[in-house]
Amino acid sequence: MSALPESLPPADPAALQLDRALQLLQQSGRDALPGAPGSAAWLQAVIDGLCEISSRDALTGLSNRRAFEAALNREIDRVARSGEPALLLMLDIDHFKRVNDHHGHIVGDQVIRAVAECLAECVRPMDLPARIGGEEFAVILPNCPPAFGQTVAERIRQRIEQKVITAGLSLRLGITVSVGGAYAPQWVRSTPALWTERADLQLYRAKSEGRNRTCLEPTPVSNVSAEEKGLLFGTTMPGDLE
Ligand SMILES: Nc1nc2c(ncn2[C@@H]2O[C@H](COP(=O)(O)OP(=O)(O)OP(=O)(O)O)[C@@H](O)[C@H]2O)c(=O)[nH]1
Repeated sequence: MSALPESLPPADPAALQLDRALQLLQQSGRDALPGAPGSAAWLQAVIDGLCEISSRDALTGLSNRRAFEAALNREIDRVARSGEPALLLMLDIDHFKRVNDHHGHIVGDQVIRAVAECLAECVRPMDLPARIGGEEFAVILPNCPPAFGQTVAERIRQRIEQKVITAGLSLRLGITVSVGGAYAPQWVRSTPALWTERADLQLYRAKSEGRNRTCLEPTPVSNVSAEEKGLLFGTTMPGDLE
């Protein structure tokens, strides 16, 4: 990230309305700011801290939907330029409503956090796991060879299936997830909507075939839609598809 210009005069922190920003940083444990209040380094740290907060899911610490969508856009650009295979996985906790109904929302939240931990443990540093809805997660896996996709999706599903979640004094819970996945079409500029729709279709298939399973779309190229061909040959504008 580029630093503030050297010539910028120090700001008077009293003249800036930073109370709420500083309070948010403090609440999220990011209040050890470098430099003197008002200095460029200090202001940059405030901005960086706020950017970090706005891209994280507060319950799990994973990337949130906003950060996920930005990463999806970047990945689509990369795949269109490099032709590298990239996989998008969508995950949904099975029968999660029952967990909330039987054990309450606090236990439900613990389950969501446990799933997030499993996800983070199963993927490479270059992958982006995100919580994109209540009990819905997604993972963007750049440069993921087709032969590896099913393996990584199954690894995640099994890790979650094997996890014993403890809550309170004696509650021990097991849960499962359904996983759907789709590759971005290579050498074609797709859209986030089309890519997520494909992965979502596979997730829907995993749910309807009995849950606790992974369904991946058969690998790319032949799956390029009419809209994506339109984007490739310049007959469709990306905005038309949103
Ligand atoms: N504890 C907790 N519950 C949440 C949160 N966000 C959404 N939920 C709950 O998640 C549940 C989702 O239930 P459904 O969409 O019916 O899905 P499901 O029971 O998981 O069933 P299937 O997806 O069909 O297997 C609802 O009861 C929501 O209230 C959250 O942040 N914390």
